[in-house]
Amino acid sequence: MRPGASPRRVGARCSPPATWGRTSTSCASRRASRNQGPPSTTGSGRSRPRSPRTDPQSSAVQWRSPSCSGPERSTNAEETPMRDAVAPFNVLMELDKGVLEPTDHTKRRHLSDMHGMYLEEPDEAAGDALVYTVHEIVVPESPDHIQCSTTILQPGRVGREFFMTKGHFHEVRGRSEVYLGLRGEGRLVMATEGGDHAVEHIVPGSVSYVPGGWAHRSVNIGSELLVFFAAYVGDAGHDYATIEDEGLPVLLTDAPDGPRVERNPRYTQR
Ligand SMILES: O=P(O)(O)OC[C@H]1O[C@H](O)[C@H](O)[C@@H](O)[C@@H]1O
Repeated sequence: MRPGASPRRVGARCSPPATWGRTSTSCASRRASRNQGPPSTTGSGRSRPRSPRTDPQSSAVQWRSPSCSGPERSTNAEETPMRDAVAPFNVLMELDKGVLEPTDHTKRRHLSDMHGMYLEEPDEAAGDALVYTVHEIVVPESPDHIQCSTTILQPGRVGREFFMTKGHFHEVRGRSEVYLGLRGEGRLVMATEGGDHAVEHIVPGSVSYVPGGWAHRSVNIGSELLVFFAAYVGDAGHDYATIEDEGLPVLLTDAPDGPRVERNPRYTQR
């Protein structure tokens, strides 16, 4: 347990604005797991494999500090507040900006953090431009909880490729994730370790389901910010190394006739 924290402490840090009226009670029911994901616009044609289940043996809540692996810049990396997720709380989101109030943790990735992820290296003239920002609501890394975040992806390109997130598998491969598009136009590139891939659209109102076992990377194909909300099982974790080593099977490139899904010539399947 976090020093000084009490799992029974009641009271969220954030009070809703008066215009929200009474705070809602908890959801009455939880949706049963779906048998199939949304249709893919692109894919290998092979059927999607069942997700490997590598659930940890214990579901005990781990009240530990969040760890964000990989290079990052954080506004408050030294001391990240952890919400008392035993008590209900509200966070207010600016839908078109993805800003959370309050925000527990913010990470920013610049071009220098994306080294080796693009086919070409960025122009020196681009400097160390900001590529994306992630605002996180920090709760315990446990399957009893749901991690939520907003991502704000800048428009831009490196060579023919659009600005994108690093992308990752979940460390616990069976853990799934949901995306809700809020602003802009993007693509969600997903792939399994077996080499299957799928590309879904991210637009305001799109809900994308990332099943367990599928790596995911978002790509801003537009000329304005791409903003989306994501939620995933609390203990999922981020495995960046697999994509750093192998890449993803496809790339999103800016072609004369529009965004194009291309085979990644550097992709190396295990
Ligand atoms: O973690 P990245 O691959 O850099 O992607 C940026 C973010 O995208 C989504 O919001 C995920 O839910 C986050 O977990 C992730 O941090």
